[in-house]
Order: sequence, then C-alpha cells, then structure tokens
Amino acid sequence: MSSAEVAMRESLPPGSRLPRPIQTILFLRSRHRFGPIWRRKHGDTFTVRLAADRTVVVVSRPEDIREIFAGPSSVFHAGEGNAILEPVMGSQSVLILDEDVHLRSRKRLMPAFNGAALRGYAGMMTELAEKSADRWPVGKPFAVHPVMNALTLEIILRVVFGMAEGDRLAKLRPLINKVVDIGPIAILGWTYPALSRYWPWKRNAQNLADADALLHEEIAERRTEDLTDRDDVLSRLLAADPEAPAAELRDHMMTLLLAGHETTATALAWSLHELARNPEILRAAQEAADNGDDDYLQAVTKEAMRLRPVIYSVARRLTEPTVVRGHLLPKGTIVTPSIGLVQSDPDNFAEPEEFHPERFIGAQPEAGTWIPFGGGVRRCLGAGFSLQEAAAVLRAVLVRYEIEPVGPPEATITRNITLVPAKGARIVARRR
Ligand code: HEM
Repeated sequence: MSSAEVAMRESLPPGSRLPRPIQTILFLRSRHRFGPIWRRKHGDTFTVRLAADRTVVVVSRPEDIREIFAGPSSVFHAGEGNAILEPVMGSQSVLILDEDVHLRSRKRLMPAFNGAALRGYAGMMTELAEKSADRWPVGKPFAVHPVMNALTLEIILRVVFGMAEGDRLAKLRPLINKVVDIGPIAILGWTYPALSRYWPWKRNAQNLADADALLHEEIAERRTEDLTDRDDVLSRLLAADPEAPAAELRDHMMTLLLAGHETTATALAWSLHELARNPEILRAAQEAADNGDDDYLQAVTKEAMRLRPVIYSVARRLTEPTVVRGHLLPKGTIVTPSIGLVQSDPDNFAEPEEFHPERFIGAQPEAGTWIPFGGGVRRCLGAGFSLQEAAAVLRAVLVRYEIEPVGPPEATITRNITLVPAKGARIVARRR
C-alpha cells in the first residue's frame, strides 16, 4: 500500500440494501437484469453483498477495468474464486491457480494457442463445421444452440484432445456431455463431498471417473506415438514436454473442455440469433462467407459477444486492501469488472442496443470497453481459437443457408456458466 492509501479509511461503494440471501440469488441468477438497475441507482461502481459474508464490488468504468487487469497478480487473485471447479478441472488447472504457479501453467499452454498453432487447427475445424451444417434440418423451426453445443464439443474432442473416430471417442462423447453439465446440483455435490454416496452425485462421480480413465488411456497411447505430424493441443503439449505428468495433462484437457465448449457454442448461437434478425447484415455475412472474408465473420461474433455477452463479469479477489475508484476496499473483497455493463454503455459504444458488426472492421474498441474474454494475465487463452472456430462455423452455415428468425428476440437466461438464449435461438434454415 502507498502512504496515501495507509491514511485512507476502508470503505465500500453504495449498493443494494436488500437482504444478503436475496442479493445472492439476484446476482447469481440475474445479474444481467439487475446490474443495469443497480448501476442506475447506485452509480457506475457499486457493492453487492452475498451470502457467507462475501462482498462483491462491480466495476464498469473502462479506466478502472484497465487498472484492475493491469494490477499485480499477487493482489488480484482470479484462481481462488474458481476453486469450486477443482473437483472436475483438477488441482493443476490454470483456471484455479494464482500467481507464480498460474503463470507457469499458462506458459505451458500458450504455445498451443499462438498464430501458427491456430493455423494448424483450421482444416479440422472447417471439416467438422461442414459436416454439422450438412445435417441441419431444412424448412422447419429448430433451436440452433444445442446443435452448436454438439459441434463445439466435437471440435474440442478432435482438435484439442486430438482423438480419432473410434471406440474410445464413442465411449467418451456421452460421458463428457454429462460431465460438462455444471448445474447447481453438481456444484452442491462438490461443495459437500459426502453427498457423493447418494444419487445423483454418485452417478456424476462415476461419470467423471469413467471419463478420466478414458482420457488417461488416450494420454498413455499418445506418448508412444510419433507426434511430428500431429496438430492437436494434447500432442503439442506432449511434444514440448514428453515427461509431462499424465495428471497434469488430464487437468489441462478438462480445463480447456470446460472453458471452451459451452462458451463458444453460446457465442455462435447468439451470432445466428442476431444474423437471422438483421437481413442486411445477414446478406453481408453471406457475401463474406462466399468470399472467404473471415474478418467480417469474426466481426459478427465479436459484435454478438458485445451485445449478448456470454459471460457477464469476471472476478478478482483482493489479497490486501486496495484502492478502486477512490474507495479503499478491504482485503477479501471480490472486484468484478462487468463485461455486460461496460459493453452496453453509450459512452463506449454508440447505439449500444443495435447490432453493428462494422464496429469491429478496421477498428479496435478502446482498451477496457470490449472485454468478453476478460483481460490482463488471466485473459482467455482460447480467444483466438474461438474466433477462428466461429468464423469456420459461420462460413459453413452461411454458404449453405438462408436463415430466418422464429418469434421475437429471445430473452437471456443463465445456464451453467453462460448467458444463453431462452429458447435455444430458434431459427428456420432454407437452402440458398
Ligand atoms: C466465445 C468463447 C469464449 C469466451 C466468451 C471465453 C471467455 C473467457 C473469460 C471471460 C475468461 C476469464 C478471463 C479473466 O478472468 O480475465 C476465460 C478464461 C479462459 N479461457 Fe476462455 N472463453 C471462450 C473460449 C475459450 C476456448 C475455446 C478456450 C480453449 C480451448 C478457452 C480457454 C480459457 C482458459 C484456459 C482460460 C483461463 C485463463 C487463465 O486463467 O489464465 N476459452 N475465458
């Protein structure tokens, strides 16, 4: 702390006076609805008081968000807040670690997400996207979100895990489908491990153990293979460190799966939801798909993630009293840069309620205003991966189909870790 900070008294920004249990439910289930209301009432930085004496300070000014993302990782802990995911992601997951051990883990993963590595994944992403698009129902309404969920899961299994079609993949696919469904019931089971003796937690634990066993088989087999021509993430990690312990590789795989599957599927579902409702932009996107203009297709997904954020906020727990927007916040406060609030602020984006992918063509939003992937040393490792994947999927869909909306724009609801379209983004597809 600086000497000026020592002289300050600890204080919290204003916030709701509702009882803690109510604030907890509103924040966990509906922060996308109550965030804007609380900001109007209490200002751009406000306090939410949660159960178990947890205090959250929501931050929505870009200058404050920039400071938090650039702040020392010894003060702004992100991993601590994800500890609840340890039972499934594993103790060596980059998402649950902090400080030096986090940086070491992140450095190990980074080469598998650089430009050259991403180019290596492009062919398989396109092949799987085309195969999925060929099977779309034609001429009748359907929810596109579950289709995107199945596709992004397949992309992780093939491109990240590097699994080939076959027996093991056929066994793993349905197990993983269950493991990734992290609802409140699953979380209850991790919070109280004694529950694992009873249904449905017993079954959840068995699914995870079975999936782990298959993953370990895959890792053991991969070690014996010639990796020179292999392009998947697991093979890249093994090639870089042939001695890497299996338990650590397993944790990396599970983390990438859980961080990268539902998030990308949801961004794609919202992209298609918005395209179906904006015929002129759909036309431009189809032209981009015909001409292989991935920059425009990526701009569509970037704008969809601005307007319909997949994750509403990221969190950092303070390890010491720290000044944020003029308040000396106590140690233990959870500071949350609000993706949803900063991206819908007219000070940052003109006509924030409109869907304008052109915002992202030949222009970069000001730092701290467009943050769907978080920021700083915790910024999403898969940002480039997911945008490349989104472009491959939109290309495969838009060269084949006209799409039309079904019903009015869909409401946003919370499911697992993401904010999803309430009816699954229903559309009708017709052959072009
Ligand atoms: C549209 C899709 C995605 C969205 C919206 C998204 C969003 C995020 C966000 C908000 C964070 C937290 C950042 C922070 O705390 O500052 C994060 C972290 C992370 N994401 Fe993503 N993500 C997406 C796709 C992916 C994909 C495809 C992968 C990998 C295959 C991935 C891997 C990760 C990892 C490993 C982290 C942890 C980084 C760290 O703690 O150092 N994500 N992501």
